[in-house]
This record gives sequence, C-alpha cells and structure tokens, in this order.
Amino acid sequence: MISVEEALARVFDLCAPVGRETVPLRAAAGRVLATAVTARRDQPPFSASAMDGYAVRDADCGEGASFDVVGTSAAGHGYFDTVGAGEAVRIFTGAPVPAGADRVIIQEDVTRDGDRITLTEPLGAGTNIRASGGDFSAGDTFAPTRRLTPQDVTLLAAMNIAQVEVYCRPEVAIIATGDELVMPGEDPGPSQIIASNSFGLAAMVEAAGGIARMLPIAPDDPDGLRYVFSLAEGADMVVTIGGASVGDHDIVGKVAEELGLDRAFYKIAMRPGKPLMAGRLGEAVMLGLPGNPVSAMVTGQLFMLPALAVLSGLAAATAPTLTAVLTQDISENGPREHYMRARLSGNEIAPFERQDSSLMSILSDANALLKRPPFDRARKAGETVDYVPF
Ligand SMILES: Nc1nc2c(c(=O)[nH]1)N[C@H]1C(S)=C(S)[C@@H](COP(=O)(O)OP(=O)(O)OC[C@H]3O[C@@H](n4cnc5c(N)ncnc54)[C@H](O)[C@@H]3O)O[C@H]1N2
Ligand code: MOO
Repeated sequence: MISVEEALARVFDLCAPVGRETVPLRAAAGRVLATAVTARRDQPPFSASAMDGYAVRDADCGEGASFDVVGTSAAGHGYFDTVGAGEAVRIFTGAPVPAGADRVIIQEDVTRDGDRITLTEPLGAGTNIRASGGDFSAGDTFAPTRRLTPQDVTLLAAMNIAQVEVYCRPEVAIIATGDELVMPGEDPGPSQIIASNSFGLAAMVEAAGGIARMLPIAPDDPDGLRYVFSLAEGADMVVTIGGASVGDHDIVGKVAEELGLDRAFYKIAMRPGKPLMAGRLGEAVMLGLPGNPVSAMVTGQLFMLPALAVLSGLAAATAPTLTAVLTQDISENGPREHYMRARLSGNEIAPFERQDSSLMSILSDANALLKRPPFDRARKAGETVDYVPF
C-alpha cells in the first residue's frame, strides 16, 4: 500500500486544467483566470478630491486666507477652467481637481459668506487629493493564481474589463454503486439503505466550483455498471463510490479496467479510505472512492477536491495542515495514516470516541480531521497535534 502523500502525487500526475472560456465579468467570481488581464485605464483617471470642500492653490493658504468661489466640480461634472490666485472651486469627493489647484480644504475648516470663503482652522498634513493613477495605471497586469474573489471582481471592473478568459469549470460524474441503494425519498426494501454520500460529494464538487453530474445508482452487475459508466461520457472526472473492496460484489475496478482504466494505484495506507483507486479512464480522471460514507467524504476532501482544483486551473496543493491542542489522551496509531473525525473549538481539538467509517451523525458533527501518521505514539491531552479543517 502506498502512502497518502504518494497517492496524492499520483493523482496530481493525472490532472491538468480542462480548457478555457471567455465569460462576462458578472460570471467571473470563483473562476481562475487563464489569461492575465491588462488594465485599460488609470485609476483614478484624473487627480480627484478625497473630501468635500474647496480646491485652491496651496501657496495661497496662509493663516486666515480668503478666496472667491468661482465654480463647482462635482463627481461626474468637472470644472474645466484653471484655478487662479485667490480663487477657490467648490468640490466634492471623487470630483476632478481643476487645473491650478493643488489642495482641497475641507469645508469644516472654512466659513462661507456668499461666494467668499475664509480659512478658520490650521491646515491638515495632507492635500486631500488622490493622484491620477495612484491606484493603478493603464497597462498594469493582473494575474492572480487563485479563484477570483469579490474584491478581484471590483478591481477588474475598475480596470474597465467587461469579460475575462478563465479556465472551464470541470464536470464531475458521480456514480454511486450497490444493489442496496435507493434515492432519498424512495421506499427502501428490507435490505436496502439510502444513497447518501453521493449527495455529499456532489455538494463538495459544487462548493469547490465544479459541475456535478449525478448519475443513476449503478447495480452490482457488470452490464448495469458499464451502462452507467457510459453515461459519464464527456465528464472531466469520474468518481465512483463503493464496490472498491475485495468482496464478491466489488466489481468497480474490474469493470473500469475492461473499459480502459489505466490504473495509477489501488489501496493506500489511510484510515478511512484504504480501498481508494485512481487512474485515467479515456479523457477523464477516475477516482474510485470507498463506499462507507465517512470514507467517501474524507477521501473526497483529501483527493477529489485537490484534483478538482488542478482541473480548475489552480496549482497542485495538499489540503492545509494546521495544529491544535488535544483535549484528551489517544492511544497509539496503527499502520495507516489516520484522519480522525474531531471537533475543533478555538485552539482545542477533541476527537470523537467512535471512529467507525459508517457514522454519518459523527461525520456531520466533525469540523476537523485529526491527522495521525502511521504508528504515531500514544498522545496525551495538552499535546499539539496536526489537523485538516473539514
Ligand atoms: N475483507 C475485507 N473487507 C473489507 C475491507 C478489507 O480490506 N477486507 N475493507 C473495508 C474498508 S476499510 C472499507 S472502506 C470498505 C469499502 O468497501 P467498498 O468500497 O467496496 O464499499 P461497499 O462495500 O460498496 O460499501 C461499504 C458500505 O458503504 C455503504 N455505501 C456504499 N455506497 C454508499 C452510498 N452511496 N451512500 C451510502 N452508503 C453507501 C454500503 O452499503 C456499505 O455498508 O470495505 C471494507 N471491507
Ligand atoms: O479504509 Mo475504510 O475507509 O476504514 O472504512
């Protein structure tokens, strides 16, 4: 069995961005830029007032100086004459500072009598003028290697960019397998249960910016499974759930190989998640996740999401590992890297007593995976341990 780290490296080797498309700015948030953007104008495009007040010549601003108010510059409506000696232009925040003026006196610092103002307070340190191009200049490039944030969209709009070239959203086909499964809302037979983790994985894909194509539940027979695989045609990633272990009905690996799976690995030293499989299936990356709901969701988090990130145009990156203080003693670990469902509050982490990989109530309570290396020694309350946010 290979290590978690080696398995993830092999998964990354299977992945590359899935394509590019041009989208309007309104659809850009959450996407990854495929082409650097070049600002189409300076910002501010003119020197602009930072305050409501009066634009004057700084050299005229002696103590108690008076000025004639000769015009107005408002946002969207500039004043296009030159401000002369002893003159002031009424100005508002964001308005162009007229030629000749090199200071804005805030209105709180003057008294006004008709068209005459008089300085009543000492001048502040700044001129209250934002220099033209002080934020960014035409020709500046913007190429973040992350999903575009709402802040980025603000910047792009200000750069006068109406559309951007981004990487396509990967499409992930999700195949739940097993004769025991029925859909939520259906009436299960006496030996049946409800398909659950396929819904969790679809939600995970969508929260990470992918498109989930949830296929019909595949039965435990090769013909039925082959048919459902055929419905995954065109997807960038095919994720199967269950049928991955060694039982008589665990046929996913066999059928996928008949269909051309070029396997990168099968079985990893991880708990939960031992029977994970990965490879290339035609144009798609295939991940075969274990069926136990916790195993499927944990391997989804640690393998499917990083793979999806690379397909989306992001760099290959392991889930971040943070540290917290253990609230209780835990016994030594076995040969597999263990990701224990745990509750993090503040800087303290409490692993749940029951770690069976079928327990969905505990899965739902968990917000962290306490990460333990193979053969980790017993740990005491108060020790610092690693975890992955979940
Ligand atoms: N003799 C051995 N048996 C098992 C081994 C082993 O090494 N030797 N490994 C165990 C481990 S670890 C895991 S994990 C499971 C994984 O088995 P499969 O991937 O083949 O999964 P299934 O047998 O199909 O299902 C396991 C369990 O999960 C339920 N399930 C499946 N799909 C779903 C779904 N979409 N939603 C909800 N629940 C699902 C299924 O009914 C089973 O209860 O194998 C161990 N066995
Ligand atoms: O490896 Mo299994 O996923 O422990 O339940």
